[in-house]
Order: sequence, then structure tokens, then C-alpha cells
Amino acid sequence: MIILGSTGSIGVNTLNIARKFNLNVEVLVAGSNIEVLNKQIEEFKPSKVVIANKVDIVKVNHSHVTFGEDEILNAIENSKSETVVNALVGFLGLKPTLKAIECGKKLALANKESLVVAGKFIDYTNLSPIDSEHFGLWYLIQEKAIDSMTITASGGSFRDYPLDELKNVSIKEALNHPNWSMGNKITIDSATMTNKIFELMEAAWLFDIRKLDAIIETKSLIHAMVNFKDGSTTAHIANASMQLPIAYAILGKCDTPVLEPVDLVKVGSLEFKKIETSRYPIWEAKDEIINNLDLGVVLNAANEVGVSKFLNSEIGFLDVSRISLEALNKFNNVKIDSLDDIFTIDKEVRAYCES
Ligand SMILES: NC(=O)C1=CN([C@@H]2O[C@H](COP(=O)(O)OP(=O)(O)OC[C@H]3O[C@@H](n4cnc5c(N)ncnc54)[C@H](OP(=O)(O)O)[C@@H]3O)[C@@H](O)[C@H]2O)C=CC1
Ligand SMILES: CC(=O)[C@@H](O)[C@H](O)COP(=O)(O)O
Ligand SMILES: [Mn+2]
Repeated sequence: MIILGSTGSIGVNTLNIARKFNLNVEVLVAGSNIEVLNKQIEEFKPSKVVIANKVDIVKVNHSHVTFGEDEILNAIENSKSETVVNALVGFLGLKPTLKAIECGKKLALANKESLVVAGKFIDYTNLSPIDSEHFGLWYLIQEKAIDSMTITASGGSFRDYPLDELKNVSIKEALNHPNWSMGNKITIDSATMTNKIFELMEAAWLFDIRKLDAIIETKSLIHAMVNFKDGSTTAHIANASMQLPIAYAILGKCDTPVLEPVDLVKVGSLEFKKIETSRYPIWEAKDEIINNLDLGVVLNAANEVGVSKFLNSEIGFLDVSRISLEALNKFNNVKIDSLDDIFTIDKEVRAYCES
């Protein structure tokens, strides 16, 4: 298989699954963490490697290394592998997603931003999402009439933080997720609850449903629930690890143990909470976005600008959601009719948010 973003949180977990199931790794794509990449090269012996920057090529212990976004697309196009795992973060992941589909690859998709911005142009035939909630929803679907779907949120780094101190939180505190160890960008998205809006959009595209909501389950043991028309609800329960969603996305099925089962007696109790707009201002826009999925391009671009500014200490934590809400307000009439529109609007929104 080809692993895009092999040095990240999902990438490393994917290689854990490759090791466990003895899967072939043909191409590794990484950014600038060359130290980790070299260890991966030594163990998995890919035939090709792509990195972000030319200056780092000399540091990579491999004879076939290229760099840059176009080379990621070339590597997909010229590979023998049937499967592409897209674990890149952000808008950068969109073109590789489209290329993998164009080349008829099976796509194991962690890059949720691809669906947020381009869900309506994606062919889902050979696509399996790598996201704990959507794996949970997929696991729960049965031949029964579905009324609605509910996904859970951990509540993120500031779930229990005093509301009036949110404007002064540090980057370190924001990156301290209560339940999951993930990359920086998605960890901030969790803290603002933007991640959950992204996930509702993902669910809308993946399951062709709009009756969708999210609630907080503080231990991240329940990932998703399906509410059936008969009044019953089923819940997907698993320990907080991405290895099971990754194994299923790559292998299609999995009958060997991947996770320790949840011991509910040890867990003792679960706590559920409403997602409040006072703590998560972006939640105000949830219904508008579910009813107009074209807004995903706007939210994604504004959020990438905001998260990057916050991580560079240019703005405060609450400004991340403020920037997104202002962009959603400004571009609320957006209409996305083609893939070109996505790239045009993405640029416009970024320019507006940077100004
Ligand atoms: N982490 C998780 O548990 C989950 C993540 N997701 C989604 O999966 C995706 C990946 O998340 P996560 O693994 O946490 O993110 P990370 O930040 O941990 O990993 C991102 C990966 O992309 C690579 N990368 C970044 N820029 C470039 C570039 N210009 N060229 C090539 N490679 C690049 C990074 O390389 P390097 O580090 O070497 O610079 C790294 O390997 C996101 O879309 C996220 O929302 C979804 C569900 C759960
Ligand atoms: C592991 C995973 O799927 C993440 O998307 C997770 O859901 C993030 O945690 P939050 O529930 O805090 O957004
Ligand atoms: Mn998720």
C-alpha cells in the first residue's frame, strides 16, 4: 500500500497495522520528520519515498526520494499498490484523494478535510473512512429503518475549563487532549468542536443522511450511535484507539484481536453532556452547515488559517472560532459547482481571513 502522512499519528498507527498483518508498504510520504521517516524506511523498505521539502532529501536514507505535492500525485499514479491510506492533514490532502480515486485505488481516508470541502464530487465506491465515529456508524448499520445518527465528542482540551478563562489558554493546554493522542491540527479542532462539525459533514456524505447530531461522552468509549425508527438505539463501544478503524479500512474485515475489549465494570459509569455554544461558539453554525454542505470549503479554509495563527501565537484560542464564524457569515451565499470552485473559494476565504 501507499501511506500518505506516514510520520503522523494516523500514519504511525497504520504502520502498526501493517506490521501486525504483514502488509506490503510500497510508498511512504512524509513532511519534515525525517528521523521517524528513516526508521520507517529501515523497517518497511518502501520502493519510493516522497517528502515535503527538497532541502531534506539528503537526510533521507533511501535511493529514490522525491519532494513536493506533484510528486505525491505521481507516486500514486505510478504505483502498483491497490490501496492508498491518506493520512495527510488539511486541504493538502484533497488532490491526493482525487488522484487515488481517479487511479481506481482503494482509498482508506483519514484526511477528513477532503470530504468537508469536496464531498459532493467524491466517488464513494472504493472509499473507507478512517475516523472512529464513522467506523462506529458503519459497524452499527443494519438492515433496519434508520431514523438518525449521533456521534460523540470528547469535549476536547477545555471541556471542564472555566469559561471566562478560555481566551487566555496556552497552546500547550490546547494540545492536551483528554482521550486521544493525535496531530496538532485535529487536536485544536477537537478543542473548538470544529472537528465534530467536520465529522457531521463527513457522515452526511458517507451515509447520505442529514438527521445527524453529536453529544459529549467524556470517556470516548462510545463513538457513535444509530437511532432506528422503531425507537431503539445501538451504540458502538471500543477503547480509544485508531487501530481498529484503520485495520477495517485497509483489510475490509478483521476477526483477530486488535484492541483490548472494554471492561464496563471497570469503567463504572459514563457521562453525557450537551454541546453548549457558550463553550464551543462554532456550534452555532452547525445546523446551517448541515443544511448547506457547500459551506465546508469556507469553514475548512477559515479554520486552517485560524488554527495556524493560534499555533504560531498570533491570536488567542477563541479567535479561531471567531475567524470561522466571520468567514461563514461573509461567504454564506457560496455555491460550489465544480472542483475548480473549491480551489477558487478556498483561496478567497484564506485571503479574507488573513487580512
Ligand atoms: N490522529 C487521529 O487519531 C485522527 C486523525 N484524523 C484525520 O487524519 C488526518 C491526519 O491526522 P494526524 O495523523 O493526527 O495528523 P499529523 O499532523 O499527526 O500527521 C500529518 C502527516 O502529514 C504529513 N505532512 C504534513 N505536511 C506535509 C507535506 N507538505 N507533504 C507531505 N507530508 C506532509 C506529516 O509529516 P511530518 O510529520 O513528517 O511533517 C505527517 O506525516 C487529519 O485529516 C485528521 O483530521 C481522523 C481521525 C482521527
Ligand atoms: C480519534 C478520532 O476519530 C478523532 O476525530 C476524535 O473524535 C477527536 O476527538 P473529539 O471527540 O474530541 O473531537
Ligand atoms: Mn473522529
